[in-house]
Amino acid sequence: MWLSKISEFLTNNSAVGNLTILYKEGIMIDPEKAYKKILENTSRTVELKPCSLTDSIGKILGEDVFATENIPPFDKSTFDGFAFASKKTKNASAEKPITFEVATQIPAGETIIKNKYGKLEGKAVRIMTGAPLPEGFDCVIPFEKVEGYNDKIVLKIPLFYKENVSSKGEEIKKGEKVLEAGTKISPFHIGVLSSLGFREIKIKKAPTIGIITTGNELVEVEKTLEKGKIRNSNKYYLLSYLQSIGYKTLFYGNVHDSLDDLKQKFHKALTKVDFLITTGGVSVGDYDLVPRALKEIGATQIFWRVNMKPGKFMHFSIFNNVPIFSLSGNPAAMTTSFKTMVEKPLLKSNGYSNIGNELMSESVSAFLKQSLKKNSCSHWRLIRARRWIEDGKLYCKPVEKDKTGISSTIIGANGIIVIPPYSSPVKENDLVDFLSFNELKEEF
Ligand SMILES: Nc1nc2c(c(=O)[nH]1)N[C@H]1C(S)=C(S)[C@@H](COP(=O)(O)OP(=O)(O)OC[C@H]3O[C@@H](n4cnc5c(N)ncnc54)[C@H](O)[C@@H]3O)O[C@H]1N2
Ligand code: MOO
Repeated sequence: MWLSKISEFLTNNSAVGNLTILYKEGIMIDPEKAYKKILENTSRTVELKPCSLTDSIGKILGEDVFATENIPPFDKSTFDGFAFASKKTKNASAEKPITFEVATQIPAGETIIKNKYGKLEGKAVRIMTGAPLPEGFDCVIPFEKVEGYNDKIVLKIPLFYKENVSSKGEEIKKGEKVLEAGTKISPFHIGVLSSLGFREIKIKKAPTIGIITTGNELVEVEKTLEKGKIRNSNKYYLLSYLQSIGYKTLFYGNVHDSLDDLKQKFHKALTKVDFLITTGGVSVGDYDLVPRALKEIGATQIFWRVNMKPGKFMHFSIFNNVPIFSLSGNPAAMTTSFKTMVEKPLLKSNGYSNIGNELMSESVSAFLKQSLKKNSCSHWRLIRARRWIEDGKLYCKPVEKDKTGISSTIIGANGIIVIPPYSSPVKENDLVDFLSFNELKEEF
């Protein structure tokens, strides 16, 4: 009974009524559900390809890596000093120091050849940091802890087995799993892989992403800006970002607002790419033809319209297994949708394992530096914002001019504050969820 009353109220109230209709038709979707649907429809098997170690920075490791060698490959000294057999030192003390004859010197890089140094038993050996311990020797004392430096030294303390020695395989054992497939390769990983002697590794082959922008009003940067026209900034944002993460991009041009031209371009692009991203023409204007063109070529719509702002007008569809992200033309909405809905699924579908399964998996909690202007509303609010650490606490605040139509202020942002629908007013010092732009990229 009360449900039908609510339904009656919603249908009679035009603003809320529209929203209900969108939900009823199953086309307006919550961001978290939209994100899940994207993940469900973008998982794929990624081909592997060889890559030289030096070119592998930022790439995704294709297979688990196992150590082919021990690190260190031999027992080595961790100090410049003198090596001994520990059992020969056990009676040394300040009262009863032991004098040792110094047999020889071993620099780092020296190979141990049996008997090369003559008979060493009962003697001390001068040894450098990183040099291998001769057979029968198992401990080292730094120079500064003994008296006498040349042929004879005086030891006043006992040394224990493996004191100041890094044992063979102590860091990494031969056969041990060192890195997991799906790891994004950082300089630290390259350092470890090089110490194991890998010159080449298998990486996930980067996907090819097609980009199509739409709109009669758009001009490229090299053209003069005539009255009524604006620059095609979405193209440059998307191309540069995708190239920066090593993805292959194919720009299919800016398509004017014509159904036939759009269908033709979609057909062309969809045979060549792993993913397609379009911008513009996805809302309800007379020239917003993208969803219709996609429907007419036979793409399956997964959703259209997400209950968030900016970025409400996002359409997601599939054609012959190629996922198609159709984002709003409005640059602020486009970047917000891209950052929340597209970036992580793209990386995840390319095998990057360090990404959660939820829209908010990578979010952090931050204290709001100033109360938010707007109060509660029925959609998710995604507010471009800056976060920083002050007195050991994470704070955030919206950028100036964060209106949907204003995009350039995103330069001052390093993430997005996410406010769920129907939240109570958010005040200064309240904790809010913050999605960082750089969380995924800057791991090194
Ligand atoms: N009747 C309604 N109209 C609009 C609504 C609505 O709810 N009802 N929502 C508004 C909101 S919010 C948005 S966002 C936009 C979304 O529109 P589209 O995604 O269809 O995008 P366009 O109409 O093509 O363009 C919007 C805006 O962005 C500029 N643009 C487009 N492409 C680019 C590009 N590649 N580079 C830079 N700028 C671009 C374009 O010139 C427009 O100014 O709909 C509202 N309308
Ligand atoms: O819905 Mo629009 O996508 O806010 O910017």
